[in-house]
Amino acid sequence: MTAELIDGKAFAADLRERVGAHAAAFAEKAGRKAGLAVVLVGEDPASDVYVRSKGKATIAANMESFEHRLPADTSEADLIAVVERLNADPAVDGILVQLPLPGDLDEQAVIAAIDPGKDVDGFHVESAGRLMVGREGFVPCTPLGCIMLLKDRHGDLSGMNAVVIGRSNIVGKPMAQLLLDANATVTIAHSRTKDLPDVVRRADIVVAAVGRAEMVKADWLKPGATVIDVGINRLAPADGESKGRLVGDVDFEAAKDVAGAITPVPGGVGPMTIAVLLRNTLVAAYAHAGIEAPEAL
Ligand SMILES: Nc1nc(=O)c2c([nH]1)NC[C@@H]1CN(c3ccc(C(=O)N[C@@H](CCC(=O)O)C(=O)O)cc3)C=[N+]21
Repeated sequence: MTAELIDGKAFAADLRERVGAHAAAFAEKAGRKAGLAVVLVGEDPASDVYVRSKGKATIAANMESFEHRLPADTSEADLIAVVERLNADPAVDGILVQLPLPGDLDEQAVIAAIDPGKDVDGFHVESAGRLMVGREGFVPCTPLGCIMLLKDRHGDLSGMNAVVIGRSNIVGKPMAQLLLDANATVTIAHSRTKDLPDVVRRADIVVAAVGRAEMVKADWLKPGATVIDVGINRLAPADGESKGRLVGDVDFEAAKDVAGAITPVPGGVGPMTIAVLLRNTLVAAYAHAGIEAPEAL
């Protein structure tokens, strides 16, 4: 292994600690805790694990956690009614509707119902538009966590060649915008990109967010590149395993001998997502209370 490991788990623990201290100060000043509401529709086991760990992290960071579990056959109107109640609830600063939604619930319609001032996921079109035009607003947690890791490692990203693989609204597109805002030269690659290995080979920074296990190979990487692996893929169980291993979108075992720095899976980007969610929630709380948020947030 020649690459430095980017310890997202440790960085996230640090961020949660800082947010927790500021959240305690917020509660003192505002006379109430910051609150995050999570809405989970249906009973996907992976979503359940995620929602639970987020609830624990919220409480550990001195904030209030509200969980709303709704049956898988909830109608769009009923789900939107829940969101509207949360919009009107002064104890709730942030609202997260866990995606994907089951059945044929229209995700965009549900997200559109969230008050943009409580859109701590940054998924509302208002938040996306603000990011695009450089106005203050909520930035999706995963790409914001990634840019924090990159700035921590490199300081200035000016002029670096960044390749984002994947063009989702949740990761790829906002990631590219954040890299552009940091003055990187940005390429967005995707399933129709020609000669993807050659495109990736030019990158000083590679962000892999395609959702395909170990797709990015070591010989695609420029030696010394910084690799941010957003993928969380569960492999089929090998012999003797009850659960398959979690792997990223990058072939980590081989890539670690070529990259200059790389995030592991697990323990890389995933924990950053939750830490940034708490950070966004506290920023929302300060805004709702009309108190200026500390610079360090
Ligand atoms: N509205 C909405 N917002 C989300 O942010 C959102 C969502 N829906 N739906 C599901 C995905 C997934 N997600 C993860 C966050 C943290 C880890 C995480 O911390 N993973 C750990 C360990 C995972 C494990 O061991 O199973 C790691 O990568 O080290 C994983 C996944 C947020 N999501």
